[in-house]
Amino acid sequence: MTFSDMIYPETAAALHPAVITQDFAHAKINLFLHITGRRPDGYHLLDSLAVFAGAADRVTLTGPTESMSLTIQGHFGQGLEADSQNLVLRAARALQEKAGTAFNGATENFRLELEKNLPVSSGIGGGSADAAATLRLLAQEWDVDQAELFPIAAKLGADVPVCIAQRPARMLGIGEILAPAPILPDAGLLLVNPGVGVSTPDVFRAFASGGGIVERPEACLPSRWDDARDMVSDLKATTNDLQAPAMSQCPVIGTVLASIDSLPDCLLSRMSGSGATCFGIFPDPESACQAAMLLNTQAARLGWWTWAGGFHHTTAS
Ligand SMILES: C[C@@](CO)(OP(=O)(O)O)[C@H](O)COP(=O)(O)OP(=O)(O)OC[C@H]1O[C@@H](n2ccc(N)nc2=O)[C@H](O)[C@@H]1O
Ligand SMILES: Nc1ncnc2c1ncn2[C@@H]1O[C@H](COP(=O)(O)OP(=O)(O)O)[C@@H](O)[C@H]1O
Repeated sequence: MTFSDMIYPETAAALHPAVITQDFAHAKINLFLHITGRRPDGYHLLDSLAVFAGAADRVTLTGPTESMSLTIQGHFGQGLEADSQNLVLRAARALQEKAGTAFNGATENFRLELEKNLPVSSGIGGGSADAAATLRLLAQEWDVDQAELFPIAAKLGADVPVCIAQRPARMLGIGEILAPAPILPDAGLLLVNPGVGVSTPDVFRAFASGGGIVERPEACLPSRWDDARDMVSDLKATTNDLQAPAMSQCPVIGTVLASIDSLPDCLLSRMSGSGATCFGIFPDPESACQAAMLLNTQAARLGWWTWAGGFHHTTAS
């Protein structure tokens, strides 16, 4: 605050309006993930059912300020640099560039704050969700249509487009093609991460060198599931093709899956994305929370992160 700001606080407020908006960046869960091909650039083609959990990071926007800046708080904030490579700042700069030239010319800077509650490099797309939340917040400030965000999102990472709407979607291509997903039941979800970061490129490499693509019929899904058991019965005909390669790099994933499986009422345990976070599906959010309480002593002893609850959204719109 300057000397004149202290004497004329109303003028200071008018000169430095403090916009405060925030948005949640929800964890993406791949209920199944089939690898169906490979592009000439080496990226793998996927068929995956992506859904979102209640667990989330939070992005807050304040400003306008003199320069674009980022601060990070939260349990998983340590070890994550608030530098120009952070996906929050990369998203802000990418949209600022586009807004400045193509949309309406608005290019103010903002102070961005990230509350990092989701484990990093863990198969639940936390960084992608943060980037998408930043794009949504800035699009609101700069009057950019949500539809304009998708090409910018796709350049930031394969998982960013699905994180824009944070709703259930079938991910095709490398994640840039989003197709309708079934309406989800009010199922329970338990997330468990063993505290070991897994590198996405390494897991894709391990997949490619360990046998590669399996020919199989395309997964056929209904338009809705009314009950968690119906959903699980269809999911059991699918798999996560990255689970075995990730386990070969990080064997504790097998221990996590066995622990989830042994909990009362667990209907399915599986790994999300390229790992190492695993999820359990339960009949409802209450049974997932009760299961988490049974696991929490062991989890705390081993340094595992857990979260229990339900889906963020159950419908595509
Ligand atoms: C596997 C998935 C499934 O949802 O999730 P996560 O495990 O990351 O959560 C995603 O496809 C990950 O998306 P994302 O984490 O954004 O990956 P990117 O940064 O775009 O890519 C990192 C690297 O992974 C490999 N990669 C990624 C996506 C893909 N379809 N094929 C690939 O081969 C490439 O080597 C690429 O350089
Ligand atoms: N805001 C962010 N949150 C998490 N990771 C980030 C962020 N910005 C950059 N990264 C980098 O992106 C990579 C993937 O992070 P993340 O999205 O957490 O992985 P995953 O999709 O496997 O859960 C990591 O190498 C991490 O260092």
